[in-house]
Amino acid sequence: MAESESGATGGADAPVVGLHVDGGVAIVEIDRPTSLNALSVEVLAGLIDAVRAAATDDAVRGVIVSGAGGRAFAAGADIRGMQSFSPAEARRSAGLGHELGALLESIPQPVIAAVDGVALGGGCELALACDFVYASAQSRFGQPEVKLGLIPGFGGTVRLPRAVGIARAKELIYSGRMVAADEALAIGLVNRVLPDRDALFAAARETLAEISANSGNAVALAKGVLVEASGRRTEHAVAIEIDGFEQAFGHPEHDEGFAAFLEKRAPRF
Ligand SMILES: CCCCCCCCCCCCC/C=C/C(=O)SCCNC(=O)CCNC(=O)[C@H](O)C(C)(C)COP(=O)(O)OP(=O)(O)OC[C@H]1O[C@@H](n2cnc3c(N)ncnc32)[C@H](O)[C@@H]1OP(=O)(O)O
Repeated sequence: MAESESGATGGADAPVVGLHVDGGVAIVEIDRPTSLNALSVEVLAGLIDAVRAAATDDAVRGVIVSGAGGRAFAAGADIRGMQSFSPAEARRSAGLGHELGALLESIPQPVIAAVDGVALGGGCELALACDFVYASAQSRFGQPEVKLGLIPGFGGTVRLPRAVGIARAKELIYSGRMVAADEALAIGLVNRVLPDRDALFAAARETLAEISANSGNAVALAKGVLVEASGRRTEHAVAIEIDGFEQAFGHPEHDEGFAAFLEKRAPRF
């Protein structure tokens, strides 16, 4: 399996986003630990470049998004950078976050947010834009924007209710309070909590390996249907699912999957 390393600098000197591919997994890592991986325009641009590169690499079957330093996944959008924003600048910059969120939801590979430390504001929204979240026991999550006189601006008002329900999303967004990893697990914000960073990445890799043993086409179709249908009225959602179901039957991997089962052997996708 190919192994490669690159860094997206977004114009800064040291790379603010790293990309490492090995064993079919692309690790996309925010690398601004002194600012708790705050999301600057350079970081957002670097993340978009890295996710695009991972998505178009045939060797990549899964993506892990993470933050360097062990204290933060991302402590939110860069407050210093936003301080002087005009409303129009804020709208433009939020657009970059939405571009990243849409990209994460549109690439065919599964994306796991591996959170080790704080995921706050735009950082929590970045994790929510991934397919699902694994967290270390020391992690904390929150949407503290109201403490800055803001509201979530990277899709948190859409994705957080989908994850935890509208009532809990209202409580977290109105209060701006942080939730520890165990509470995040209990309310559905994260799928798994692991004791430490090593266990976190091992679990994420293990799940991506489990998924990559399945039909890549079927997983990609399921992702597209789930993203497209989530939050829609049932009849609209079902219609989207029917389209995806029909597409699956037209792909060779459907033939292989069925043949493998009937021949009592492992599928070769
Ligand atoms: C050039 C323009 C760039 C703009 C940004 C991109 C465009 C985005 C625009 C639209 C975005 C909309 C959606 C998102 C909105 C948000 O995310 S709002 C921010 C939400 N996050 C927060 O409010 C968390 C802020 N941080 C904290 O509360 C604390 O840091 C902490 C996490 C509780 C940890 O506290 P503590 O352990 O005491 O450490 P600190 O000393 O506070 O932090 C260490 C250093 O890191 C810096 N830092 C932390 N968070 C941020 C941040 N979000 N932005 C910038 N810098 C941050 C902190 O200032 C410290 O730095 P130094 O003082 O230099 O040591």
